[in-house]
Amino acid sequence: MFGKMKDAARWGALEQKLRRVLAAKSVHKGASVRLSEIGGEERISIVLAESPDLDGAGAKALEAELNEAAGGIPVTLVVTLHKAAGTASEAPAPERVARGHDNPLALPQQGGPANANENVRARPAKQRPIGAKRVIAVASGKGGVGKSTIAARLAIALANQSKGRVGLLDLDIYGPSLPVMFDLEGVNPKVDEGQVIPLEAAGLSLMSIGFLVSEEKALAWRGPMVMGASKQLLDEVRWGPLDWLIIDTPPGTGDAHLTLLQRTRIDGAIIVTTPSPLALADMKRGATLFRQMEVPILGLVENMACLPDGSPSPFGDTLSDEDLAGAGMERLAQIPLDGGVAAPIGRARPEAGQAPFETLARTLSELDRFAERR
Ligand SMILES: Nc1ncnc2c1ncn2[C@@H]1O[C@H](COP(=O)(O)OP(=O)(O)OP(=O)(O)O)[C@@H](O)[C@H]1O
Repeated sequence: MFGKMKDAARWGALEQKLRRVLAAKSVHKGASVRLSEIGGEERISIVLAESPDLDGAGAKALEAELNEAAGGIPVTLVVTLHKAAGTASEAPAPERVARGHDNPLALPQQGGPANANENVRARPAKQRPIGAKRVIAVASGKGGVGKSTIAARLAIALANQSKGRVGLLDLDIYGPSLPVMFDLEGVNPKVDEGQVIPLEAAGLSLMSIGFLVSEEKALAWRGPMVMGASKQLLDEVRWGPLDWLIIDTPPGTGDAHLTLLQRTRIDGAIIVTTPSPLALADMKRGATLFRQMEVPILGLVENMACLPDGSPSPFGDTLSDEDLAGAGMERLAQIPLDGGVAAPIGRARPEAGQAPFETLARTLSELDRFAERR
């Protein structure tokens, strides 16, 4: 709308309009109103200090009003317990989201609501989830390319190779896949003093929104709720010491991605594609947001890249070495289209289809940046 934020005058007018909406509710003091462009999409982030005039329902209504005023640019409202200071492009203050949105998973909080301030963990910006030594995000430019499968089987391969304790976090709020993949549907994790205890299966510690709320309930969530739930999954899971935390990111570049990238220190991202005429564009799209947020791209995994006997994939050609070099990307692995890979993992470690992931895990753990950290 503003043509890569060049039209300062028009943005200035819109910013004033949004500030007037805030002023009408007496919550404008110290508000940060920022326009950012992520993955080619403009969005507005408004950060407010907590105010007695704004409860959870009020914040939701205000966000709807701001969205209307913004004329098509999505607005996300975050209410902090501290003075408003965060912006969309900077790492946020150590806040929790709006009251009413700060605990969408309804975890019993230590000490109850009267002590809400005591629950705020003073987190400097961009930390790894507590206990995790290395954090790897698995991402793609489009959905359905096998991201969750690759994240899960890579995690299993790291555990198989005794590369230490491995956690797998499914951050797909709208379409969690871990419960089905690991045959854990309907199994609920324990909650202790406001922290969720991961489930254990296939030698991994597992956490997914799908273990905590029903899919229908999560589907009804809007921006602030998704951000609140993502924050809880990133901050309030008691992983214990982990050598590797593999994060399965949702498709697209939505609120869960923003939350992840703004507050989590990620050691590297693996981009997944499948052979297709658009694979190069997909790969670049997948990498853009991570690069913008200064997360190192570890490389590309081409899924369904060939048949199990090595013959060409029915989906098309894999990317050429020149394409990869042009995109400044390394190829980490090619995974065949294989019924063994598609088979459910269950609670035990699978053997069928697992071999290429063992190679991928070795490649990953031997990357200089990780080998150094033994
Ligand atoms: N190498 C493979 N060979 C055969 N089937 C595969 C392979 N990789 C993934 N699949 C199958 O493809 C489907 C999509 O995989 P998956 O759910 O992992 O994709 P995703 O990218 O995580 O999807 P979403 O975008 O919905 O999160 C699943 O049915 C999975 O079993």
